[in-house]
Amino acid sequence: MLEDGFGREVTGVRVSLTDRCNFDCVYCHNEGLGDTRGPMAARDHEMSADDVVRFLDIVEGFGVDAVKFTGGEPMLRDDLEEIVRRTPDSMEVSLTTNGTFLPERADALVEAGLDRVNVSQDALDEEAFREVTQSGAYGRVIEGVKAAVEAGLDPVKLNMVLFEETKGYVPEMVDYVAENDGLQLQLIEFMPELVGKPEWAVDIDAVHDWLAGRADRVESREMHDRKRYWVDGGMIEIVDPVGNEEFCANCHRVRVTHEGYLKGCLNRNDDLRSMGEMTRGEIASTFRETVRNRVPYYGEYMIEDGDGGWTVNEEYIDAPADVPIADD
Ligand SMILES: Nc1nc2c(ncn2[C@@H]2O[C@H](COP(=O)(O)OP(=O)(O)OP(=O)(O)O)[C@@H](O)[C@H]2O)c(=O)[nH]1
Ligand SMILES: C[S@@+](CC[C@H](N)C(=O)[O-])C[C@H]1O[C@@H](n2cnc3c(N)ncnc32)[C@H](O)[C@@H]1O
Ligand code: SF4
Ligand code: SF4
Repeated sequence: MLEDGFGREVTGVRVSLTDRCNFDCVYCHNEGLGDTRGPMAARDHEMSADDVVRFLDIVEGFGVDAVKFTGGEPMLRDDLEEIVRRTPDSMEVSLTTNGTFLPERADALVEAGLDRVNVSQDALDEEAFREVTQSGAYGRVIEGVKAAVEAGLDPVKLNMVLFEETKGYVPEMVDYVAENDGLQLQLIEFMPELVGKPEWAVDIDAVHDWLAGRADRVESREMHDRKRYWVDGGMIEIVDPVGNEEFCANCHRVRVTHEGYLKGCLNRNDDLRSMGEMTRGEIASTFRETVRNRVPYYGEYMIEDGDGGWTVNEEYIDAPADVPIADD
């Protein structure tokens, strides 16, 4: 197992398979890579299935035991089933998707070896859903979640981004997962770092307090020190990275962009390392280097400025980049 300079072991990788998407959610950070809009056709610069599988084989050798496929919308990749099938057996394979393509493909993904799925669902109302995702596919998403549960992927986690526009829907979403078997809820604090709009932020502590008041049981997950609240039999997990040093101190995943760049932190694009035309040995050393250079974002890369805000630690300003930054 590789460990970074802050004692954080890297146990998982998060692979973005494309930056394309059939939605245009108003809050989207696209895993740190910019706009998702544009042509839906597959693009040449996306990592091939062979490249993805080769990378996974290599990091399996470093003890990485979990992979998350994400995007953009990873289900726009026609070869997703092939990638899942060829993922090393020792790894837990999970997927984060907007759910629209699950009705036809949930069974095939399970057959290929998918273990878990998270589906983005920000509201239980078609109109509200349209506002947030700029898409009329609400019915497809509901069908997709159902297909995933029926295919044996339960519990399916519903990902809901918590910001001004969605905060009013939290109580009904909590009741929804409590009342429906096979569903869990993940409330993701809106992250303004890559998309601006700090005014959309909600008071996440107030949400913790509200859930704590209703919960029969509260647990802490090792990853990110995330809290899980059990309310009337339903599980609600909070993902609250913004300004949270504990969250970053417990971050165990390296990311890979759709173009095959290694990336140590979601919020940074100044530490990208290309795996381009590399040999297996070169990829292994680049992975080691990415891990060695990982830095907790909050608390180290960003430090408190004394006024309740965060500022870049001078140590990292104009630090020489050893590789060119991907242009997309
Ligand atoms: N800043 C930051 N945000 C994260 C991180 N991990 C997850 N998130 C946020 O949470 C969103 C949803 O995460 P998912 O891809 O569904 O998966 P997850 O919750 O990280 O993982 P599982 O609970 O194991 O399925 C991500 O797209 C990010 O917005 C992280 O390491 N750092
Ligand atoms: C970038 S999407 C990629 C996978 C897939 N397209 C989906 O929507 O599930 C991954 C997750 O990031 C979340 N997300 C996107 N932008 C965000 C932001 N600014 N703050 C918090 N979460 C965000 C989405 O809600 C989604 O659950
Ligand atoms: S579905 Fe996912 S990738 Fe697409 S715009 Fe929404 S959050 Fe972004
Ligand atoms: S260091 Fe913090 S912000 Fe960066 S990926 Fe890890 S948890 Fe997210």
